[in-house]
Amino acid sequence: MSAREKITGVILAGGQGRRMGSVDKGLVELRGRPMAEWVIERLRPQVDELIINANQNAERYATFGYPVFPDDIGGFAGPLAGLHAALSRAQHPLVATAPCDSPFLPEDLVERLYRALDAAGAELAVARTFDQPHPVFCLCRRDVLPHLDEFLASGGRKIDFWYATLKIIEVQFDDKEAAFRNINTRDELDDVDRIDR
Ligand SMILES: Nc1nc2c(ncn2[C@@H]2O[C@H](COP(=O)(O)OP(=O)(O)OP(=O)(O)O)[C@@H](O)[C@H]2O)c(=O)[nH]1
Repeated sequence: MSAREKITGVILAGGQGRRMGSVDKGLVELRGRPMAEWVIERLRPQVDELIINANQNAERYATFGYPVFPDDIGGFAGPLAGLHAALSRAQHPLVATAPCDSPFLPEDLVERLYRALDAAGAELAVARTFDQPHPVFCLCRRDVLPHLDEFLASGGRKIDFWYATLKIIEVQFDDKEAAFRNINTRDELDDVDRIDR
């Protein structure tokens, strides 16, 4: 069996959090700790390098102890802009993404995405539950960067449209632990607080 390739993990915290009242969602607290910290705790053991993509409050994010960088395409162009910046900065040949608002992401997320990507010879592996893909939970080859460059330069913004142009494999997870739940509103934050984790 060949050795696992090295993986850079990126926390995507570059959004505007409008549905929560235009807050920086990664810094919103769940049980007294910023959501980004929950995600860092889950993702860090799964990867070889961790970096944080944030467009605001860079100094605060830096206190978590990992490199912080903004989008390199302006105007809040969506998660693909964060992935673009991450692919440019990653030290390793593969990049795993997780949104800053998914505190209970699976502990075997990267391992399972990697196994599927490797077996299929794919460029990108995406998590899926039931019939729903979760495109911001993905593992991506760094060398798709020129392709993403072209897509963004032509005005493309929708993450699932870009994925459709790649050799992609979807990986089925069960969602018994609400692992892929992302938190968009205050009500959803209260709701997830009730989950016993
Ligand atoms: N880098 C980067 N990430 C983004 C951008 N927009 C959204 N994201 C990230 O993509 C993931 C899903 O974001 P959403 O919850 O859909 O968007 P949001 O901007 O955070 O929140 P809303 O304004 O309520 O839609 C989160 O991890 C966001 O941080 C962006 O313009 N740049």
